[in-house]
Amino acid sequence: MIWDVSAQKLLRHGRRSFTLDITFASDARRLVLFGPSGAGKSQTLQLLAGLSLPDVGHIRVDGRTLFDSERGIALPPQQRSLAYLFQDYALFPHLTVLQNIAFSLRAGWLNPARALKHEAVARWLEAFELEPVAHQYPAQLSGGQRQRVALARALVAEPQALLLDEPFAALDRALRLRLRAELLELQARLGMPMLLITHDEEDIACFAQDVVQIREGRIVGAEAMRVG
Ligand SMILES: Nc1ncnc2c1ncn2[C@@H]1O[C@H](COP(=O)(O)OP(=O)(O)OP(=O)(O)O)[C@@H](O)[C@H]1O
Repeated sequence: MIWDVSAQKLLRHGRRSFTLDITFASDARRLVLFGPSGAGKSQTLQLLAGLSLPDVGHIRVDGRTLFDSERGIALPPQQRSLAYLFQDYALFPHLTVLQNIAFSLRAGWLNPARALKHEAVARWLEAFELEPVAHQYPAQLSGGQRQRVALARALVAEPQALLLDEPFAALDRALRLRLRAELLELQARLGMPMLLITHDEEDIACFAQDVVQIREGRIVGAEAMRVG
């Protein structure tokens, strides 16, 4: 099973609370978690990424246990081998395109594998046609280029899977169509499992092999267990 998630978490903020209680399993390499605003999609992605931990449950991706409350396993984010593409891409404004992409590799920047890592950055610059803008800053890029930089930065560390938070929401329609097609092509090329969260039904039509629907912190509908 590629995605095997069963997790409960009580979120509290002052007097407000929100219960996340999600269980789904899917063998789809292109899985969409679909639901309205406030349903708990981002919170679910954060649990997968390890940015927050469930109270109880388990999270397995492609056979690897990332979290299991019964077995006392809770891998930190950097050991999960998952890349997280944030909705606003979260590029560093003071770093160039090249530096943004290389940032994921910074821990080993000065070690003997340096040449190899330069090679990986160069490969992704080329793959996403970013060489002409390698020395520009995010503010000087188009929306599509920004998304490609964010994808390159996510992929350069060779993650096991990619988590995408509403990657097309901020784009105009023409760009959205183009980047959806690019993402499909990328997924086909890499074969990497991808989980995309969205409230846009068009993302389902264009991208999903399988859909998990979420409402008010819970998974609804039989689709949750369908294998794509
Ligand atoms: N610390 C917290 N305490 C209480 N409630 C919280 C906390 N964090 C988030 N929530 C609530 O959890 C719910 C789910 O939030 P989440 O961001 O996951 O929704 P979403 O489906 O991603 O929505 P959107 O598409 O608008 O980003 C929201 O109602 C939010 O207010």
